[in-house]
Amino acid sequence: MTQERQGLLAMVERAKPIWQESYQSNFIQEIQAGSLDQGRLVNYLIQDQLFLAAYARFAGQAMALAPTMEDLRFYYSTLSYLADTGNDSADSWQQQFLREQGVNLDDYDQENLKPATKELIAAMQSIVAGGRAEEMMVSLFPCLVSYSYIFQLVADHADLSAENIYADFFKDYATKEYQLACQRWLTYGQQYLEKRQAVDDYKLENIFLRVSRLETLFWQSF
Ligand SMILES: Cc1ncc(C[n+]2csc(CCO)c2C)c(N)n1
Repeated sequence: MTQERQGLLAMVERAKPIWQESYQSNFIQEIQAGSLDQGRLVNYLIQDQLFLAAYARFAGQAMALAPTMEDLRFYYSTLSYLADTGNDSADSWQQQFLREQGVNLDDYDQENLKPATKELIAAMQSIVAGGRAEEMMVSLFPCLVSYSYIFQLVADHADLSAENIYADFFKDYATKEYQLACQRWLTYGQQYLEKRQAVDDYKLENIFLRVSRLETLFWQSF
């Protein structure tokens, strides 16, 4: 008899149709085709950087409340994609590109959030503010893993030989390395929930799916 998946991995399976919708958004499809207007990329990148700043604060709050060293290490490891340590300025390609476009991220704050970004951040804020360790943990996963799922699909479909500048930009999220990081995070999260016997918690799955839907609305807003 095949055993049905449980816990975090089951949540991933149930969220895939939602992530698929993100992949089908005009914005992602235009990245894939290489036809995206640069102005829209700039708008997206500004919102994404504001989101990532919020993500860093969520992870920071989760770390402040983390019961074990291992949990601390987990949250810390999810932050490594905020900056690109592979280049001298330690800026990610996103920050570098924005600077080249004359955008100074210091000029932007919460007031510049678009409604979809605001809702996504607000939902995560309220989960983190609830202070329940499992809920915090689960709420971060759709952000981390959906990017791998979506950009893997983009990489599978994009014509890389045609010098697609966007495919080149986003390839970070389609690397084997990022895929493996996601797998490690998922294994950790899966065991984390099992230890707390929270595997069948309906509430956790609802959080996972809600954040996934808000991410889809985020993609659809560009
Ligand atoms: C709206 C939005 N959702 C998800 C991600 C992906 N993501 C969120 S946190 C993180 C790791 C940071 O080290 C990554 C890759 C994003 N960039 N923007």
